[in-house]
Amino acid sequence: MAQYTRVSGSVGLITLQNPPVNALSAAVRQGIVNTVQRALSEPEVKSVVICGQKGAFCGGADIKEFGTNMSGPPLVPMIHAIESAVKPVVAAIEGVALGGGLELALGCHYRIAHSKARLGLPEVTLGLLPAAGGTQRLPRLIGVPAALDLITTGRHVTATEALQLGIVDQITDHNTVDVAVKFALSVAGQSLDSRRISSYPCPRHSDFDALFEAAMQKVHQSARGAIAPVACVQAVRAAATLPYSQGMEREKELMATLFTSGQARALQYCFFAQRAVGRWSMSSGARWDTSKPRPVHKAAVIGLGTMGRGIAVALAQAGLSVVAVETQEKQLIEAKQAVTGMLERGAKRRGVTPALDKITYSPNIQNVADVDLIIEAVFEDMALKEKVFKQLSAVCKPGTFLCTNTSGLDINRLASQTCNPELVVGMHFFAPAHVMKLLEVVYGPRSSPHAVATAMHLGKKIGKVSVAVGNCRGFVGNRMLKPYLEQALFLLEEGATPEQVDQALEEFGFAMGVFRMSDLSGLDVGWRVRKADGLVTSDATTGQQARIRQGHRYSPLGDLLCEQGRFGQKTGRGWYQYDKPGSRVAKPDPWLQNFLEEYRARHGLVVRRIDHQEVLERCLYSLINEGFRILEDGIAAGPEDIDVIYMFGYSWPRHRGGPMFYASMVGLARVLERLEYYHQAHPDVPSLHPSTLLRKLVANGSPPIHKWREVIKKLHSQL
Ligand SMILES: CCCCCCCC/C=C\C/C=C/C(=O)SCCNC(=O)CCNC(=O)[C@H](O)C(C)(C)COP(=O)(O)OP(=O)(O)OC[C@H]1O[C@@H](n2cnc3c(N)ncnc32)[C@H](O)[C@@H]1OP(=O)(O)O
Repeated sequence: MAQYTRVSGSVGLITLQNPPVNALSAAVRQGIVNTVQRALSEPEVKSVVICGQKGAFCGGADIKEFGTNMSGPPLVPMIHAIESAVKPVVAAIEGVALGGGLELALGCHYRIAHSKARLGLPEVTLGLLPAAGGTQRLPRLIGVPAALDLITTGRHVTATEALQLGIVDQITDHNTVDVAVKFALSVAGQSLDSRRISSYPCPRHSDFDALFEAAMQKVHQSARGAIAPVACVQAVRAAATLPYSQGMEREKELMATLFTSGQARALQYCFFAQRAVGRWSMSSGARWDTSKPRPVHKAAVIGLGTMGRGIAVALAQAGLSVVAVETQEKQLIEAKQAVTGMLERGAKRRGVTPALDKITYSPNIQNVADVDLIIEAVFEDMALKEKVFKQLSAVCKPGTFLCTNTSGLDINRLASQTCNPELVVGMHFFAPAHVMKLLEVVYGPRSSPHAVATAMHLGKKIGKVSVAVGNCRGFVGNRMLKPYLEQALFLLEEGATPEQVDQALEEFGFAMGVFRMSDLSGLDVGWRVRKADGLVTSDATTGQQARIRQGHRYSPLGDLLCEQGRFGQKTGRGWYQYDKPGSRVAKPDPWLQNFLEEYRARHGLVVRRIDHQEVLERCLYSLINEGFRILEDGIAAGPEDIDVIYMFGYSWPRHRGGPMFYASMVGLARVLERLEYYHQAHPDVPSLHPSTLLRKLVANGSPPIHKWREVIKKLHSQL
């Protein structure tokens, strides 16, 4: 809806009304059309101001309407009518002007923004382009290079940057609508010939060909197969090379291909999934809306290795007081230096003062007695963590939440070391902890809803996308990673090379294939875990037995590399070779080729040709299959939780929508059929055995992903 009022005698004030962000739903568009017509037809009205209700100008087209039969007036003619108006129209921008919201503002003759407003054309992040004239007006207004940057990245700019770029005419710290009304009065009756952006020529550039070629190269490099950024460049090129009306035709054409694409569906699913994970629930039924977080003003971090340092930085940057504890004096000094540097660099990037005074450093665990929440981040070793938890439980004040940063250890076992197991949760940060957006908040059987609510709230405060998950080996992310890694190794045994497997995964859209990623994170990490699990044997047996553990197929390839001291990038050798330890450029290693050949010969393995389809299906479907098991076990409440974890923590390509969404796009019946096929070929690999939930969903006609929870609920009630 849009409300119409007359203010200051001669200004027609149009207020968009669609909380919380005044998205341009059919009703809002109809409201704008009606009220603009009214303002233009009333002789007393000399100028018009458009604003949004409750401090938000407009968050753009209503994303919920996409994929429905969109009724109501279309945006392009609506904005055209505003631009063609003979009375000046001023956009009063508070809060946000994003996507269609900014396009609406670009159709106005003047734009006045509050100093705290944010503006942008983020359609590309939804798999679309700004198809309400944004790709044609913005380059005409601010020039091609700046428009390309905003449109292809979707980044939001501050009001100050918008003023510098020339997107807005004025910024104010006062009431934006009052300022805009006053301004509208001052320009009433003036010629609008120079204010219609569509009539501007696109600013020339010395070499458009080179400029667009470079832009195209850049998006191809960073898009990892996403098509929208490419279409954005093509649309801006049309603005630079064609008359406005033809450019608009091109914009429409390009939008038509994007609008119905699977990528757009995936990215829009991501948008809502990211928000849905905030409405968490526990398997006990406790929920986000009935569980209150407790305030956390002061926190402590125990252990200042790589993870602890990152966590301390994240907390301090969010304004919390932090006690950083490291019992080894030398490490404490080193950590203080490192944390100071991280805070200083972060502050410089963000143009703020470094929060150095937020952290106090201590070698003494007793100094955490007055904090509200503690994050233990010592070495990933259960016995050590148990000892620390026992100590913490004795030291901290009543009601202090005890969190452990672990990538997979049993939360319940740690909780049992404390007097108040209900206050214990896991907080699985991803390295580097002050940069990576994902946080898995892990609840054990005894964790209270308040503890989960507090950790989730803290996660949000420090800028993380937090997902609440249940307690199991590896939680969600690492549990699903296990079959994925396992399949990659089996593929090597059967004849593939690390380069071939990585290429297939990188073409799919992963930032790094599985082997390059393992080299980066260090092969010794998994080796230690496998040793602790008794999987690494030292006897040099050959044949089948050497590749069987606990009755299932096992590949010792990773263990054998570690025995050679090949831990990945840090040692300069792993699945690839590197120029020197720490170097990042992975090169195929002839040594590894020979090693694989000898290994296969020793174990009587017959090499066969493996194509990209098999690589993808075996790696991804086994991971997805584990995702279904996780849903079945109630470890994740819904597919969105899994998808968000994979997109934010494991570089799953967003335009594929996360593993569970991807499965729904491939078709569950197809995933099931392929898993059955591979399981028949590899009966000793349990991760290829299709899960009950997958079978159930297929038996239920493969419902759309938003209906899976109903099937899961039914499954749980039958157990
Ligand atoms: C064949 C061709 C057919 C052509 C058809 C053409 C139609 C399109 C024509 C032109 C192109 C224009 C496209 C667009 O405008 S796409 C939308 C672009 N806008 C955005 O991407 C902004 C998205 N929103 C945000 O980034 C943020 O929400 C925010 C910065 C505005 C506010 O952030 P925050 O305060 O953190 O709040 P939340 O993110 O939690 O959001 C609150 C609530 O609002 C919902 N919401 C937000 N934006 C929209 C929107 N644009 N449409 C619908 N709903 C929106 C959000 O989902 C939250 O609700 P919840 O999910 O229920 O929690």
